[in-house]
Amino acid sequence: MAPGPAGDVAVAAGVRRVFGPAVVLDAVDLTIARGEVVALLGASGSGKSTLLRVLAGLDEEATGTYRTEGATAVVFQEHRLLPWKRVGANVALGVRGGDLPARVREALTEVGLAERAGAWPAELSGGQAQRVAFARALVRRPDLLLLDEPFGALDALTRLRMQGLFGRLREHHGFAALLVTHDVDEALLLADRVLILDAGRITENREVPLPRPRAADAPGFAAERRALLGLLNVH
Ligand SMILES: Nc1ncnc2c1ncn2[C@@H]1O[C@H](COP(=O)(O)OP(=O)(O)OP(=O)(O)O)[C@@H](O)[C@H]1O
Repeated sequence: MAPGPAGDVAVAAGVRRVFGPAVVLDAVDLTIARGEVVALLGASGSGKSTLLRVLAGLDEEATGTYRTEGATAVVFQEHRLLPWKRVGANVALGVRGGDLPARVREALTEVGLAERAGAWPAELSGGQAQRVAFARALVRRPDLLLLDEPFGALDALTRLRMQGLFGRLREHHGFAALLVTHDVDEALLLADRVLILDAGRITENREVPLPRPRAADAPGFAAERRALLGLLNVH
């Protein structure tokens, strides 16, 4: 595919993915600009994870055109740490380059786990393990983070803390992100723009008009939540 306008870190056009007779992605078009956080909402089974996997290069059966620019990293709902490797080794996995130990330390420090590099994954809480998953993404210095419900398995308090951490990391690093989520509030707290996937297409593309820092009790938030729920047919 020809390079898109400078500044886009992901571009997809006419992406189609079928599983047997089921057309999960029909014709998906999207762009993500450098530094932009885009939330992807849609009913269960609408194909959000499928689209994320296509963009991550994990699905070779999709047709259409799509590309990402620069370094990408993926964080899933489950931490996917290797249980037989210590935390530091998990963060370093698959990464090469100068001064990797220092980069691993830095990434673990950024997620508040500098002291746990020598721990085993089984010794961590769910929230800590997910922080390590973010450190493993950060150490790649991503231009684009692909996030598939990364806070979905966490308890409500831990989820709020992790959303705050994500906001700070994003401010510091300026990465772009595609955030697959079920949670309308999460989309409104974190994203610059919200996409809705329905019947295999992006049916809504909506800027989030709320100033930062965002809070669920800020003026305008409730109205925006209602609007999004309406678009998702939740009344
Ligand atoms: N490997 C596969 N083989 C067959 N069908 C699949 C496969 N992967 C996904 N599907 C189907 O594609 C559809 C979309 O799945 P996907 O996981 O992308 O949806 P989703 O929007 O992420 O759902 P959820 O919000 O519940 O996680 C579903 O009907 C699912 O059964």
